[in-house]
Formats: sequence, structure tokens, C-alpha cells
Amino acid sequence: MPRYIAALDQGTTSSRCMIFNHGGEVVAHHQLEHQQIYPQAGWVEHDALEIWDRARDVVRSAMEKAGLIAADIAAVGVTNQRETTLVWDKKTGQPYANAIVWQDTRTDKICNQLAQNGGQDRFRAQTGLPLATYFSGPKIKWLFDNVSGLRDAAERGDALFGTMDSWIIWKLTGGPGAGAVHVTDVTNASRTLLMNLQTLDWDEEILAELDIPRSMLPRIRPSSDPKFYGLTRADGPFGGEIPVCGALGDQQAATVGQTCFAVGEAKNTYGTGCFLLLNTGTDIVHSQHGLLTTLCYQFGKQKPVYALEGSIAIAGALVQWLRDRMRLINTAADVENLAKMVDDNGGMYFVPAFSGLFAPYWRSEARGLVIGMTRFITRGHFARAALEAVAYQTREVVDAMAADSGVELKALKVDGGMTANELLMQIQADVLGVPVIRPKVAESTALGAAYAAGLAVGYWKNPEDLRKNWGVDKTWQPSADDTLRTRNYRMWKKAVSRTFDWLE
Ligand SMILES: Nc1ncnc2c1ncn2[C@@H]1O[C@H](COP(=O)(O)OP(=O)(O)O)[C@@H](O)[C@H]1O
Ligand SMILES: O=P(O)(O)OC[C@H](O)CO
Repeated sequence: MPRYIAALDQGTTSSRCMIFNHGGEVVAHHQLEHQQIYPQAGWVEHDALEIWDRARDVVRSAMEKAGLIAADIAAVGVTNQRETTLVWDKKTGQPYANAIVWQDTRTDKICNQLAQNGGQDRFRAQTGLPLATYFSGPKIKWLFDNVSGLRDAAERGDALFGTMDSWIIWKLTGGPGAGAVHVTDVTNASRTLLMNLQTLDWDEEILAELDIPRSMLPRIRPSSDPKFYGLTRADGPFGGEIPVCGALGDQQAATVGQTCFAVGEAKNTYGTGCFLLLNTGTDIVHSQHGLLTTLCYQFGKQKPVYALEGSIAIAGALVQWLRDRMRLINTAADVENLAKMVDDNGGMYFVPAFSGLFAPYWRSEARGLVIGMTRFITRGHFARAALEAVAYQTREVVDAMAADSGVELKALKVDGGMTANELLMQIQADVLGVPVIRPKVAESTALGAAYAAGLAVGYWKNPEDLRKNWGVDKTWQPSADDTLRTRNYRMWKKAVSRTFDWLE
């Protein structure tokens, strides 16, 4: 058996390749950012060809850094930003348009029209999701309505739809005309608003309602597949044929990477957005409090495991915005020192409803606000309020989770790029009133994809084998002062309520 497993993590901000050993340790890593494209207020796009270039480069660089060849890699796992929607020409490999990113709100009208008959929860029983701009189905419909010739191409069988997992796997295994595989896994499919949670197949009724031909959709496969999705191309970035046999949406991958295999285990990932997933086992639990029901993972022929999810659209993206658009900081890490210049938020709250509000509100007409401003406010308060916004949004999701599942969190397992921010981690523990635990490998997303691929080829035997790799790096205990927990949280909720109904 070759010595390592490779994971390709195609995130909202960047793509990275990580190579892991049997102990779940990173032996090589390379990461590259790609461009964020904002053509209009509320729109966010990615150039899928640029993403593929970055993906190829990070694989090559990671392999080179560790001096590896394809024969050293037992299997490849792919994980990705979810929902981001791409349609491309299967003959040429050219996208018909830029990918529409999950944060993009252009499908607001489509969602409202669909909701006129049956309300926002019209497809919730089948899909576990509310009608919202977040998900892929309405984005495909928007492309059909706005890209000339696309519907004809789809009906001829020339146009393929995929989220980033499908695109990357299609490119890795062949690209145009070379027998590439067009697949997705159950977790990614569960974010399209087109997959039925019970049957794990595309839902005919919803496809008919959105007028989406089944022929353009990828085949839905388990997250860890001993039959392999396909083999990497010999002349591709890995430089040889390796089974591609693991795929998970990035948040589900982080849940696997954190080894949340038991019912009631949860993790929160702080990246561009912030996503808390609670394993609910093989039962489908429908939320009464604004959470999503989603696939957590499916290993081979085993029964699928489901999760409740609290999705927050803007977390690290707020720090990026302070850096790139407001030029308040030079690097994302600078936000911590700037926030440390003040003792508290000075009465200021920052609700980053840049893409409307996701869980638990699902209000696409909300927009961001800063409130509580006085002449006392400094740049430091902006930084502090931005970090608090991430912690308060998480608290709202944790409260909804407890109301839905009856599970009271005893501690929160965290991961993702923002967990490097120690002040944020302390604020989070204070706001929740429970310890916050960061594992040794904070790159849980890539690790989860590696686990899925490694399980498929027998590199790891079973989930219990993986638990041994999990260990604590650092724990933050909540402070005794409950000001943040009670009074300020109440003020936060008041601030949130002021964002509602902003768009007309
Ligand atoms: N030290 C830090 N403090 C605050 N935010 C940070 C810090 N380091 C990274 N970030 C934010 O975390 C995000 C990157 O995390 P990552 O897990 O790589 O995200 P993604 O998978 O969404 O691309 C960026 O939005 C960045 O602004
Ligand atoms: O790229 P991330 O880590 O912000 O994750 C994005 C989510 O998958 C969107 O649902």
C-alpha cells in the first residue's frame, strides 16, 4: 500500500492540496487564492478555469515539496465549497458563464416566485432545505434564463452541471473527450435543492418545477466509494493514475475530519462563512428552528448519516472585507491585534448580512448594518465588533440546535482558518459559556476528504481507526463574567432585527 493520501480542498477563498500520512499528519501542503468577482451588488462569481489552474498548481507544488510521485499516493479525496454552481460544455470543457458562488443573491426573485406556491418551505420535506438564494437549483434556473443557447445545449446533452467537486473530479479524471467521470457525492448533492434525502436521487417533481433536464446532472455516489469514481489522468497534476474515491462538501468533510461519527457530536468551521454541523445518525431530523437537514456522509454501501446544519454566510469574509474593501488591515491576522486595542465593543454591533441572513433567519432581503456608533468608536471597535459578530451568529445557531435536537452542547470543537485567531476563540467561549476546543490538525476539511478516500481503499480500516488520530491542540475556557453572554447577546439580537426588510 502506498504511503500517503492526498486531499484537494477547493474552498471559497482558496484551493489547497494536503498530503497526509497514516497518523493524519500533514506531510506536504500548498495553497493558492483565486479571484473573487463582484459584478453587481449582491453578486459573487468565480472563474472556474482559474480555479482549475490553481487546483492543478497546488497539487503539483505539494507533490514536489514532499518529493512524491503518483505511486506514493494510495488515493485522492476531493472536498469543496458547496452549492457554487457551474455549467460547462462537455465537448470543449469551457464554462458557459462564471460559477455563481453560494453567497450570491441574484436568484432572490426566482426563489420568491417559487415560494408563492407553497411558501419558503415548499421543498423542505424532500430536500431538508428552505427556498433560498444559497442553493444550486435556482442558480441553474437563473443561468437558463440568462445565458443564450444554454437550454438548447442542455437538451442536446452538451451542457453539464456541477458543483466544484464535480468540476474538479471531471478535470482530474479526463477533461473534454477523454472519458472523464461526471459525478457528485451525496453530501454535495444534498445542497442543490434537487436531491431527495430519502432516495438519494434527483427529485423528479422538483426537476420538473425548475425545468432542469436530468441529463445534465452528475451521478450521485457515496462520499467514500470503494468502486472509485475514476482514476486521475496519467498526464494530469499527480503525474500518474490514482483512484479518486472520496468526495464531501467541505463542511461535511470537516465533520468527518473531526471524527464526529457518533449521534450528538458536532463541530463548527470558521472559514469564509461559518458552519456548525451536528451528527443526527441515520434518522432524518427536520428542523423547526431555521436549521438545514443535510447529508453528513455515506461510506460505501453503509446507510447514509444525516446532520442538522446551521449555516452562517459571512465570518472570515468580514475580515476579508475589512482588509480588501475598507483597507483597515493589511492581513487577516492583523484583525486580532487591532481588536485587542479596545477592551470591549464600545456599544457597537456589526451585523454582516451581506448576503441576507442565513440560519436561523433565512432572510434574503436583510442587509448589513453597523449600529450603536458614537464619537467614542475607533478602528479597534470595528475589528472587535467583527469578531463578536462571528461569535454571536454561532451562538444563535447553537441555540437553534439545542431547541431542535435537545442536545445541550458541553463543548464546541472548532476548525478552519479563523481559529488561528485566539481572541475570537476566547470571545466564542465567553459568548457560549462552554469550552472551545481546537484539534491538533485544524485543517479538518482536507483531513476529512483524505479519510473518505483512505477508507475506500482500506488505507484506514474503519471510523474507529480514525478517532485515534484526533487530539487537542488548545482549549479556551469561558470567563466567569457573563456580560457578553447575556446583556450584549440581547443587544446583538436587537441589532439583527434592525436588518430585516431592508430591500424592497
Ligand atoms: N487570524 C485570522 N483572524 C481572522 N480571520 C482570519 C484569520 N486567518 C484567516 N482568517 C479568515 O479565514 C478565512 C480563510 O479560512 P479558510 O478556512 O481558509 O477559508 P475557506 O475554506 O472558506 O477558503 C478568510 O476569510 C480569512 O479572512
Ligand atoms: O469555502 P468555505 O469553507 O467558506 O465553505 C463554504 C460552504 O461550503 C458553503 O456552503
